[in-house]
This record gives sequence, C-alpha cells and structure tokens, in this order.
Amino acid sequence: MLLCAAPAGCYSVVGRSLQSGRMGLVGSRLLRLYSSPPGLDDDSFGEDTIYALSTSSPPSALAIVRLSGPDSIPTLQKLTSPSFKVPPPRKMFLAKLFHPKSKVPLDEGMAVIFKGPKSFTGEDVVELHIHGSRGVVDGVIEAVSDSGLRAAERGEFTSRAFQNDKLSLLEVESLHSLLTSQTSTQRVLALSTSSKVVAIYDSWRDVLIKAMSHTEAIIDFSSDSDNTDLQEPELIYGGVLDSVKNLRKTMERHLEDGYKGELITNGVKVCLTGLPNAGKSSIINILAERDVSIVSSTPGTTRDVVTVQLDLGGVLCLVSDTAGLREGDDVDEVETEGVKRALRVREEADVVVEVVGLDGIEEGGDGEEGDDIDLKVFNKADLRDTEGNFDGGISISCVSGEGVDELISKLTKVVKDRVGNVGAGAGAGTEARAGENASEGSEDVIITKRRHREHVETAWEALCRFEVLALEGEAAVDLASEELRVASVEIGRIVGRVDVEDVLDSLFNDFCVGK
Ligand SMILES: Nc1nc2c(ncn2[C@@H]2O[C@H](COP(=O)(O)OP(=O)(O)OP(=O)(O)O)[C@@H](O)[C@H]2O)c(=O)[nH]1
Ligand SMILES: [Mg+2]
Repeated sequence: MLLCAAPAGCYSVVGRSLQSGRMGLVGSRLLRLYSSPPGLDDDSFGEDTIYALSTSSPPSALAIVRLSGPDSIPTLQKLTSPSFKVPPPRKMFLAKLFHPKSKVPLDEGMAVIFKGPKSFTGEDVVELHIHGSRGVVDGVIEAVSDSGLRAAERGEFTSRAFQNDKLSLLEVESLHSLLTSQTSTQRVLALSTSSKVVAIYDSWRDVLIKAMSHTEAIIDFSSDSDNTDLQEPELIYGGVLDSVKNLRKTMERHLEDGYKGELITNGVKVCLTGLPNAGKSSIINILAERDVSIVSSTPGTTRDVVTVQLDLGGVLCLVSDTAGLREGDDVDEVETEGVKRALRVREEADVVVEVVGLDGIEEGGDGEEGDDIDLKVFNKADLRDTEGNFDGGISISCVSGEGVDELISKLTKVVKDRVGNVGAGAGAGTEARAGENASEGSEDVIITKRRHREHVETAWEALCRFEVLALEGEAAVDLASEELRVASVEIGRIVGRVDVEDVLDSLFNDFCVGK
C-alpha cells in the first residue's frame, strides 16, 4: 500500500490541497488513500519542506540542492545575509551562502526560486546551484538540515508533483523512462510519450463516459416507461453504437504496433545461433569489444547463455551467445541442457542471427533455412575463398576483421527496422482533444509499457462484449453499460485517473533521491 511506503511529506500536500480547494480527481483519490492516518493531526499538514542533492555525488564542477515546500524561500533567506531581498521567481541570482546559526561561509553560488504552483512540484521550490566539492555540498546540506528541513525520500519531488496534479501517472512513468534512458531511441520515446498520449487516452475516456451517461439515461427512462420501441439496438443506443465501435477499432490499431515501444524500452533481443565451433562466441566478443564468452577450438564450449547489452544505432539490444546446436551420443547431459536453453532463447528472440562456420560447410553445416532467421553470417572467411555464393548472408572473419563493419551495419539495420521510426510523429501538434475524433493522433503513439497494453486490451475486450450485449436491446442495457464502465476504468488507470496506488508504490521507489 502506498500509505505505508509514502513519505510523511505526502500528508501535508493533501491537507493544503483541501484548504485551497484545488483538489482534482487525483487529489480526491489521494484523500481517500490517506484518510485518517494514525497519529497525524491536520495541523501538521503543509508544514513539511524537503531537500535533496539532485545531482550526483561529489566531486563535480557544480551541484544542485533542491528545496520544496512552504519553508523553501524562508530557508533561502536564513542561508543568505540579513539584507538579502527575495528576487523575482525564475531568475538566476548570485547567492552568498552562510550557515544559519554559526554564520560560517559556505559558498558563493547561484540560486533560483520557483513560486508554487508554477513549479515542478507545485509548491515553492528553491534550487541552490553550488560548487560540487564534497566540502561545499556537505556544508550546504548540513545548513539546510539545521534550518529544520527534512531529507527527501526517493522520488518525493515527483510524488509531490503527482499529488498536486502537475503530472499524471503516465507523465511520471515517462519521466522515469527519461531518467533511466540508456540509448537515444529510449530518450526520444520517453520525450514523445507524455502529454500527447495523455490527451489521447483522455479523449477515449471521454467517449466512454459520454456513452455511459447515455446508457444510464436509457436505464432510467426504460424503468419509467412502457415504450415498446426500445427493443431495436439502433433506437436504444443511437450514435453511441458507432462511437463505441470506432473507439474499439482505434484501440485495435493502437494494439497492433508491433510491440515497438516495449522493444525500445526493454531492449531488442538478438540471438546468435548455429552449430558448435561456428564462431558465435568470437562474434559476441567482437560486438561487445571485450571477452564476455569463452572461445575455444573444442566444439560445444558454450553451455550457458551469455548476454550483453549493446547500443546498436541508438537502440538498446540484448545480444545472447548460445550453445552450438547439436544432439547425439557424444553430447553429454550438461551440453544437452545448454542446447535446450539455446533453443529457448532463439524462440524468444526478436532477431535471430545464424552463424555458419565456413570450415564446417563440407560436413553439411551450411546453415538452416529456418523461418526465424533474420541474418546469416558466414564466419571464418580467412579459411575460404570468399568469392563463393553465400546465399544472401554476410561473409566475415573474426581473425582478420574482414566483413565485421558490414555485419554491424546490417545487424543495426535489422534492429532499427524492428523498432521503426520512433518519435517521428511526436510533438507534431496532433493532440486529440476531448469530444473530437478519438482516433486522431493515436496512430503516431506507440505503447511503451506492458501495463498500458494490458489496460487497453482489457478495455478492448469490454467494448467487444458491449457490442454483443447491445444487440440484445433493452434487456441487456445495464450489462452493456457495465462494460462501458469497465472500459473507462481501464483507460483511466493508464493515465492515473482512477485507483493506481499499487503502481505508484513501486514507481516512486524506483526514482532517485532528488527527483
Ligand atoms: N580461422 C578462423 N578461426 C575462427 C574464426 N572465428 C572463430 N574461429 C575459431 O573457431 C573456434 C570456435 O570459435 P568459437 O567462437 O568458440 O565458436 P562457437 O560457435 O562459440 O562454438 P561453441 O561454443 O562450441 O558452439 C575457435 O578456435 C576460434 O578461434 C575466424 O573467423 N577464422
Ligand atoms: Mg561458444
């Protein structure tokens, strides 16, 4: 439960939201979540100001210490001289910092104020841009703590932004993806999947809520009336049938995105497969630029799967070296297990690269015609005349390095084709607005998380059931209405409009301190 894991500061935000009357859907949900926390009286709400070092550990050229909460600006005043006048927000200014009690100088840095609600957290925020040595950072942190502020928990700045309706759940997830992005494609994807996607899912939910209000009205109307015309679905549902059908088709197109977002987020799985001794381990070592896998002239050397993370053309790839595929009396129990694992990895791979050793071709080792093979690599070109016909594959030599660049560029192309042109439609200003065509812009948006896909799938199933129930006319109108409700709750869960505490619980724990 979020209630247990959430930092104490969360209570204060709920309290102030209530007083200022700014509670949106999220605020009211949180109120439910946080109602009657034992031992906390309402007066303690709004008192809590947090701080954290938002940059990495010293030493570094510069460091940023961030404060958020009602005491941020008074704390800045305490750390500066008594004559210090609070500058206007959003303007950098020179700040000579002193310990508030001992008045020992701490640093000459810069600072900036963001007045709530126009700040990341929605509260008053102060950023101290100081020198990044251990001595300066420790001194400033100690001074801030001695001023009565509390050290922030992991992700607490972002959790406050969420609680103050500055960010939706989906935007929090995108921010997390951005902060953990390892490749350029992940970065572009994270940047392109926030406000635009929120607008699209919100527009879907609007369609469903409108349809629900129509079906609720039918239920009320039919219970007070003897109207016998209400057996015809078209007469009962009117335009609702078409709008729900269109939305269901939009969801289908949305789901048929080739899992590109998940591939970019989780990494494209590339499997090196082939007969023993073909040179798979030699190839993974070349790709990884280090010795990750044992190479030997003994066939059957690799048993366990060895996986490395590589950035190929800006796409995160998980490249696996696997055991050479063979069976027979010579193959011992351990190698048989290795082959089983190799086949499993190949089955689950997004890209299969078959390695054929040119020295093994006479023994029938010229590779398979498997449907799953995306790229064929003829290795040990140094041992053979490479002018031969290699059936569309690439001829390389791990010994001389010949063909290695071509292998990398071909493999990069296969991987990039798999994930498509990510971010091409992002930020193009095609935001779907509530009440307009709910399919608008959704083709440009790809699903980035399994969680989102599961919610869309469940909503889609509910709409399929709605269409079947609608054919039954008035008799099934309340069941049909319930399906619309299920679909709208599922879509609301993606953005965080409805109960998502279980997701939040783990999400904020994955953030770093200071964000
Ligand atoms: N001449 C030559 N030898 C190579 C080349 N690539 C690999 N070898 C040698 O071929 C042998 C097998 O290489 P590995 O990379 O271990 O082959 P593997 O496919 O991983 O083999 P298993 O793990 O047994 O399935 C080693 O002796 C390598 O030095 C190459 O391009 N040219
Ligand atoms: Mg090997």
